[in-house]
Amino acid sequence: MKPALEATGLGVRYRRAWALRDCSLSLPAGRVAALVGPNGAGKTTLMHAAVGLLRPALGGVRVAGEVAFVAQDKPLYDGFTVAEMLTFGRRMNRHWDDAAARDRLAALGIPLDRKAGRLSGGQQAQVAVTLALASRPDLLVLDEPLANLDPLARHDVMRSIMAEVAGRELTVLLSSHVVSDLEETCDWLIVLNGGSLQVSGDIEDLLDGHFVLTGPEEASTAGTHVVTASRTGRQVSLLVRGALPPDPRWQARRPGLGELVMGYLRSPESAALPGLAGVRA
Ligand SMILES: Nc1ncnc2c1ncn2[C@@H]1O[C@H](COP(=O)(O)OP(=O)(O)OP(=O)(O)O)[C@@H](O)[C@H]1O
Repeated sequence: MKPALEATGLGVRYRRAWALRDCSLSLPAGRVAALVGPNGAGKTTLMHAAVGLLRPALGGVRVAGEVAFVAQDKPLYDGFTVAEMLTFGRRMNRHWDDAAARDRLAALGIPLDRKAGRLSGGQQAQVAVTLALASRPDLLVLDEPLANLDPLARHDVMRSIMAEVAGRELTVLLSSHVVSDLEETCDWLIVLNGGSLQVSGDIEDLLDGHFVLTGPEEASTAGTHVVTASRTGRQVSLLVRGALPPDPRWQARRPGLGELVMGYLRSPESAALPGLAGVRA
């Protein structure tokens, strides 16, 4: 099947500074991909390149089908009512699903005659996601859609996105700083750090392919790739990729998603990418 999004040697720079370097990744259709990384990692830049808002200096990024994008800041027009934005959407989009959008807004209790600028931050995020879904995209790109939401609303937004993914062929790429928000819903992970791609892959495969090892610092790590290490006294805790080292002094367990992400972010020179056969440590 054709990937929903494919970047090849993508490089983006703002004036002389590179915001994204040599980024190659392929996101299969039907996935819900979490795009994570520290401030300034290049997440928004990757999304902008994917939706055609900026032109790469090197390489390229291709998207299969229609794309809807919800920007990080002010995704709505403050002076427009929700109903006016629905009308605008209907006129601008060939596949507009007005009934679904109205049902969703009614279920959320968002009044159609309210101006966007008078909605709460959470309601604005919900309206933006609703409008994006109503255009019936093949790829939905959301730049920190959960940033202004309370925990219940974060859960609701993620759940409604999942319902859309289950109902039809939709691929989602969403950025967030809160990995725990993504654990239940995302099945693909992309980690960017300092403008470089560190990780891209199926979350279950990634978690199956890594271990957290705890043991004495003199225990041998032969035969495995250490992603990152931390020390408490004479004990070390390692995130490793690949086979378990044979030294019996290690206690091993599967990492959580947060531990995997933190392990790579702490160690920007490590990468787990397809094509490297998972062997660059
Ligand atoms: N319009 C711009 N002009 C100049 N530099 C920019 C511009 N936009 C982004 N940058 C720089 O490019 C790099 C990547 O920024 P980007 O916004 O893509 O990161 P991000 O991962 O989305 O960060 P955040 O989590 O803070 O939103 C940063 O160093 C940033 O300062």
